[in-house]
Amino acid sequence: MPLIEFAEVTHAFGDGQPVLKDITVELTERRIGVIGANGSGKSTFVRMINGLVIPEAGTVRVDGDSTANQARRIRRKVGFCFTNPDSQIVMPTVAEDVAFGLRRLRLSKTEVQQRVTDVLATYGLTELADRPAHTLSGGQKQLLALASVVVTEPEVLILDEPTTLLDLSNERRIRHEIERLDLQVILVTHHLHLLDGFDRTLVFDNGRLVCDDEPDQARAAYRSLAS
Ligand SMILES: Nc1ncnc2c1ncn2[C@@H]1O[C@H](COP(=O)(O)OP(=O)(O)OP(=O)(O)O)[C@@H](O)[C@H]1O
Repeated sequence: MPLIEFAEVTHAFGDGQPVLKDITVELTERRIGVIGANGSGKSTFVRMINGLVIPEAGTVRVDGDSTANQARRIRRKVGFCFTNPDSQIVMPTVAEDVAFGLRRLRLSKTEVQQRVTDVLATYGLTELADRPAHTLSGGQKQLLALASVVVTEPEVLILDEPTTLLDLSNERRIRHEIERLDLQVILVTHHLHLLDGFDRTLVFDNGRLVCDDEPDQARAAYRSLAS
């Protein structure tokens, strides 16, 4: 599991107010939750892990590599699943979209087919394999976006609100998958029950990391902020 380190990270977009303020943290646990109010900086924080946002001040390192100049290397280890699946779906059909992420791994055609078949089955997408991806429902797209990242077998999986569009049974499916995956998971969510059994949860408030604890304590801190 790679070592993710934030050192004195502060960030503002353009000339605006800082959206992250003086964040120093090491992310070493296998299941880490990130919670907090809308606009508190959660997405910006996790986007920094694979260099989608480069901090204005301070550094973010993954296994010693800075995101400021080694983002490509880092992205091979860190998979990212966006809140809005449309921003991630790139190929015409569901199966092609899943296979797309595997191109750079230089697998044989048989291996690609096997991995695609397996992941589509895991995420309940087998029947939709040949469907144009844009005709999927919002929830089906969210499952596809997740399948397309998981199939690349990253060492770290960042999930930015991956269940917002899912019905109860698919949310359960994703929860079960998150438990099962043999990799580090960093999950941003407003669905606080998804953090049951997690090792650690970070609470953001107005750009600051205000609580860093086990899920129960962190959820209580977040609730008290919102009351
Ligand atoms: N690309 C950007 N340009 C300008 N401002 C941005 C950009 N991305 C985020 N922000 C601002 O940064 C702040 C933090 O946003 P962020 O998306 O990190 O919050 P969040 O905690 O993930 O919120 P939510 O729960 O609503 O998804 C917000 O005020 C947002 O408007």
